Amino acid sequence: MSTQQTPPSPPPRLPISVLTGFLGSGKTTLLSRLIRDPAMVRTAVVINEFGEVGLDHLLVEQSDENMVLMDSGCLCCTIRSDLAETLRDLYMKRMRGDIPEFDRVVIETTGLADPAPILHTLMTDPLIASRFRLDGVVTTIDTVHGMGQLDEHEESLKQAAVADRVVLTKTDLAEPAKVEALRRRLHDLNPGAVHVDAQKDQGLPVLLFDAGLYNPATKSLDVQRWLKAEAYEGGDDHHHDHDHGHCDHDHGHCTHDHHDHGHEHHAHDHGHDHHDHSHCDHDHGHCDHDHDHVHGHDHHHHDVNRHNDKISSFVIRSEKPLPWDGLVTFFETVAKAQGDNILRVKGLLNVEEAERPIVIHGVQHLFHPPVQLDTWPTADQSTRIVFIVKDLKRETVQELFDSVVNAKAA
Ligand SMILES: Nc1nc2c(ncn2[C@@H]2O[C@H](COP(=O)(O)OP(=O)(O)OP(=O)(O)O)[C@@H](O)[C@H]2O)c(=O)[nH]1
Repeated sequence: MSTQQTPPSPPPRLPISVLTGFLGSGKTTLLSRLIRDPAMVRTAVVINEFGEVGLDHLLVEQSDENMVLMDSGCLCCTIRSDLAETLRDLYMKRMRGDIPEFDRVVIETTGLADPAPILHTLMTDPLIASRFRLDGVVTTIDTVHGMGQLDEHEESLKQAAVADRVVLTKTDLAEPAKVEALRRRLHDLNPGAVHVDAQKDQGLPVLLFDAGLYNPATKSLDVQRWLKAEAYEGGDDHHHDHDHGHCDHDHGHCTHDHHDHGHEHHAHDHGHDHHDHSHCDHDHGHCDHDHDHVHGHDHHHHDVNRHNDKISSFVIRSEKPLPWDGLVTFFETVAKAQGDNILRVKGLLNVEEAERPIVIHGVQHLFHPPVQLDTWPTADQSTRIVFIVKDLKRETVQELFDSVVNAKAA
C-alpha cells in the first residue's frame, strides 16, 4: 500500500465494471440485453466471443476482427491473448481515434473464474492501473440453482462476496420463496451489495454501473453510498445464519426460520435494493438513520460478524484519529498474513496527520492508492474499515488493529 496522501480527486481514470457469475448464471444473457440498451453509448464491452451475444444485424460498423460498434453506441470487443493486452489495445485505439471514444468498460469473465486475478490485473498492471479504475464487480446469481452453487463451489461464494451489484437471474423460473431465501443468504454474505432483478428491473446500466466512489450524478466522491458501513453493523442477530446448508434442502423452512426470528427488515432492505438506482441514495437515508442509532452504542459490541459458510463480513471502527504509519503497518501486515483470506476491504480513515479523511480500497493483498476526500461525508468522523473475508475471524483482525494502530495512537 502506498503512503502517498494526496492523490488526485476524483480520479481521472476510466471506470471498469467486472461482470462475473457462475457457469450458466446468465452473464451472456445480461450482456446481450445491455449492449442493445441506448444507455450503453460510450461503453466498451469486453466479451469472449461475438457469437455468444448474438450481434447479427445490430452491428453497424466493424473496425477490425476484434471490435464492432453497435447501433446503441456500445463498442463490443473480444478478448485477445489476454485481458491486459486487450485493455491496452482498447486504450491506444481510443487515443488514436481509431475507435469511438468510450467512457467506461465492462468486462465479462468466464464462468468458473475466481474474479480476484482479474481484479489484480486491473490494479497491478502499471499501464492499466494508470488509465483505468475498478468501478465495481457485478455478479449474476441464478435463482434456480444459485443456492446449490453457493453450497458446492467456493468460486460462486467468492463471486457473490466481492460483488458491488448482485444480479438475480431467472426469477421468472424460480419459486418466490426460494428467491427470497437466496436474497437473504446473499445479503448475509455481502450486506453492502445492491440487488437487481434481471427480469423485473428496468434501466440496467444505471443500476449496475457507477458503483464506485465517484458518483457521476453529483460529480463528486460519494463515500457513504460506496462504503455502506452501516449495512455491516447494526443490531442484527445472525446466529442462525450458519445453517445455509439447510436452505438448499428446505427453503420453505429456511424462510420461515428467518421470519420467526424477526428479520422482516431484511425483506424491507431487499425491497429497496431492486427498485431503481436512486434507491441507493434512499437507502442511505435509511442507513444514516440506523447508523445514528448504532452510533450511540459501543460499536465493538454492535459489530456483527455475519457468517455465511466460511465467508464473513465485519467493520473495524475507531473513534479517535489514527497514526498513518500504524494504519499502513496494519494493512501491510493483514495483507501479508491473510491476503488470500481477504476478499475485499473498503475503508474511510481518520488519520492524525491528515486534515481530511482518506479512503482505501483493496482486493485480497492489493490496495488501490488511497484517495483523500475534501470533507467528511457526514458528521461521523470515525474510522470505518469494512472487511469481507474467508476463514478469518473478526477478533484476529481486531486484535491486530488494536496492537498496531491503537497501540501507536495511545
Ligand atoms: N428463463 C430465463 N432464462 C435465463 C435467464 N437468464 C439466462 N437464462 C438462460 O440460461 C441459460 C444460460 O444463460 P447464459 O446467459 O448463457 O449464462 P452465462 O453465465 O453466460 O453462461 P456461461 O457463459 O456458460 O458461463 C441460457 O439458456 C439463457 O437463455 C432468465 O432471467 N430467465
